[in-house]
Amino acid sequence: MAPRCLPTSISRMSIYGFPSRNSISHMGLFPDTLRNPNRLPFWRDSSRGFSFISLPITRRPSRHSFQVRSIATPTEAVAGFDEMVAETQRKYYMLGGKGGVGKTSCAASLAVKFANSGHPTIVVSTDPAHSLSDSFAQDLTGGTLVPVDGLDSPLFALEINPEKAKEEFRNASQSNGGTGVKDFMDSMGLGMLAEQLGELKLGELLDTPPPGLDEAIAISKVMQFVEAPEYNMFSRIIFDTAPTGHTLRLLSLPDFLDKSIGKIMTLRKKIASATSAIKSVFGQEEARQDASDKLEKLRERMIKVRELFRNTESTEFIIVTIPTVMAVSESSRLHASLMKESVPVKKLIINQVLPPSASDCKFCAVKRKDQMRALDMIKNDPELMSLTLIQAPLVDVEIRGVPALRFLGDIIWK
Ligand SMILES: Nc1ncnc2c1ncn2[C@@H]1O[C@H](COP(=O)(O)OP(=O)(O)OP(=O)(O)O)[C@@H](O)[C@H]1O
Repeated sequence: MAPRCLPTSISRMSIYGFPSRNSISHMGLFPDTLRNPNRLPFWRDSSRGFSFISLPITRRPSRHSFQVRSIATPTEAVAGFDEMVAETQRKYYMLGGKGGVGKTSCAASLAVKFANSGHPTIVVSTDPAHSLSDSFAQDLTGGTLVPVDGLDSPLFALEINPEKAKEEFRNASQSNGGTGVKDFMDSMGLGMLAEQLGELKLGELLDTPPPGLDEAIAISKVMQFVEAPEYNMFSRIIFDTAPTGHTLRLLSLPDFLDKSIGKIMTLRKKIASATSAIKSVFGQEEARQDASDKLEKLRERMIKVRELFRNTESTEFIIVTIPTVMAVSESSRLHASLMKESVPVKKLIINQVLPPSASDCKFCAVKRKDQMRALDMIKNDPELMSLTLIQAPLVDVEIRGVPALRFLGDIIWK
């Protein structure tokens, strides 16, 4: 039923992958007759589930070649991939947007495309609900860099656990077995000032870290290790970020932390000299100094994250959306917030666009009309109209595995 209902142009689209040299051993050829007997066989990676797939084609291909009859991509503007690839300096790309619009698929497809174009690349997920493993059809959990199979050029992926990062922060705030900021303030001889500083909400900040902090810490951790000499070779770092709300909080966080921790540090420095003699008598000074050093470090790391986001030379934030009123409205708000934070944004990917239907499917026609209205909305939205609008079609199979990501990448990143 499903294929008949889909627009012709989509059902003629081909996604066909061939296994790379190093993964061929466990590949097999399976007929795709379960879904549509007219379709071509697809590769299946028996160790990891489906790897990828094809839709109808004009002639039956040989095992190592195929011909696509038509790929109807409603792309209106091109991403300028040649420019993206030409830059030899290291570049960071952040992909963000509303939940479920295709951020991971777009980030992973960009990573594959960069790697295939000769850029050793790292793709990182800082979204607490990771889906990079699902997208690559490969287990990438474990918090370390994992080489992505099925590519000839180096592509590494990392799902960083923001919960762990948050734990680290909690430990920093509660070192010396204290109960967070209260002890910390007391230890600094600032107990009497704690109330006056109430408006800074430091207790909440340290004992219940604000949303976005986990992701900010995760990003700063990635920055730390990619700056190490052994990672110099990676010229493209792609972040698959958490949905909009998190990103916005993350962006306002460095300022907030900077202000809050900065004030504490200034006060601490003023009073530390007066209290240190007394504290050292009780043997507490060293541990508390350690706690304050950690906070100072955290503050520095947050400032680095903010700088990375705002660096027009090295960074680009790409918004991903789908053509629905809700997603477009959210993208518009996201863009406004990014502008306010001076984050460079040039491109908007409009994902899952239905091409015109050649069938008489009413559902498809109504859905497409709806999408066209949302596209109009984008073109008239003062926040979004100036961006390069890149359309990507809705395909009738899940974007999963390197060949599928390569296929999607070739559509989006031109
Ligand atoms: N152009 C497309 N055509 C068909 N399916 C797509 C397309 N883009 C993404 N998908 C599918 O939509 C689902 C969600 O995509 P993805 O995980 O990339 O979104 P996300 O924005 O990262 O989600 P989350 O916010 O939950 O992390 C996946 O099943 C993916 O395969």
